[in-house]
Amino acid sequence: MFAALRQPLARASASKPLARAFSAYSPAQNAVAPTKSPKLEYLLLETRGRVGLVTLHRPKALNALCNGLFVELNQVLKELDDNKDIGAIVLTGSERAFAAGADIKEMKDRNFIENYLEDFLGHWTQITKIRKPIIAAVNGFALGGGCELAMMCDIIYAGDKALFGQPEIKLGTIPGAGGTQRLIKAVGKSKAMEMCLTGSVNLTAEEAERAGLVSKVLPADVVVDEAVKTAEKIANLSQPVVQMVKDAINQSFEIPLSAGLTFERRLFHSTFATKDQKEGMAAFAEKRKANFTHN
Ligand SMILES: CCCCCCC/C=C/C(=O)SCCNC(=O)CCNC(=O)[C@H](O)C(C)(C)COP(=O)(O)OP(=O)(O)OC[C@H]1O[C@@H](n2cnc3c(N)ncnc32)[C@H](O)[C@@H]1OP(=O)(O)O
Repeated sequence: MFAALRQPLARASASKPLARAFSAYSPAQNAVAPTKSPKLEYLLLETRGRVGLVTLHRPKALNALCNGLFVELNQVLKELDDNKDIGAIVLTGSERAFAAGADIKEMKDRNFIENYLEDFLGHWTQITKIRKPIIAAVNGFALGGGCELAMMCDIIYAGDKALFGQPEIKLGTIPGAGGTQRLIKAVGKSKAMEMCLTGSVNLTAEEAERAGLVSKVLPADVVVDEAVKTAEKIANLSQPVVQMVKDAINQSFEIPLSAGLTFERRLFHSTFATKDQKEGMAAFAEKRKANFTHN
């Protein structure tokens, strides 16, 4: 049982071929159709201009986040993050489910010692180390780890039928990937407590938008395209400056205000060392569109 759980991790981490397979769908190519790589079991990978579009694809299990899926996700996101032709990423699921949570069947027989010694699901946090902006385009269920995965992204767009919830308590466990930490920052203490303590209070897309968890609600069939449009806009701004913004905003969750303001000011100063700042401000003065070169 546990050998089976560990197997996909061992396969992927030992496998350079997996990385090479992703390169076959090089984001350098424009508008590559959604592709199921023979090496990708749980994801579809597509590029649109400077945007990498990653689709969770485990339809029979409502994109339940099994170990193999997360290993692939980490690998693909790292490849996109390292690719100079990509400036932003969109992560989505299916119309029925962004993700229905961690894979309950896979984890149900695990024990504490194994979890602790192996740092079970510790690799889920790697997505928070991706430097490029990630937009989650959420349709359908975003439950448990699915809601937490969306919250690890930088922006969330929701389809009008999306549903956000943290039902872990009904399984006899607690949210373990940010549900008790990130959710409260997005929706406040009372709503976060209600969601996590009952496990059955879910937020509709509109409620999530009102609460601040989601930045935009859109018809389900356009949410991915709209997320890609926003991602493309971001991807064509100055890459180093975009990453500084992401870095500065994320620091606000980690450090006191005074330190955050100093960090922000230093980054602001440093933008003046970039060609893109010169170009951006010159373009404004000359009443023309800026042409950023990511330098
Ligand atoms: C540092 C990192 C730490 C990480 C810690 C992470 C902690 C996270 C924990 C969790 O996420 S626990 C899981 C939380 N999610 C749930 O409890 C939701 C479970 N699913 C459901 O309640 C329902 O499936 C649904 C979403 C309400 C949909 O119901 P519906 O009746 O429409 O479909 P089903 O027939 O139930 O599902 C279809 C198919 O999908 C399988 N499935 C659904 N969710 C999961 C899941 N989370 N894990 C595994 N499998 C799932 C379901 O079993 C069905 O499959 P079959 O039985 O037909 O083969």
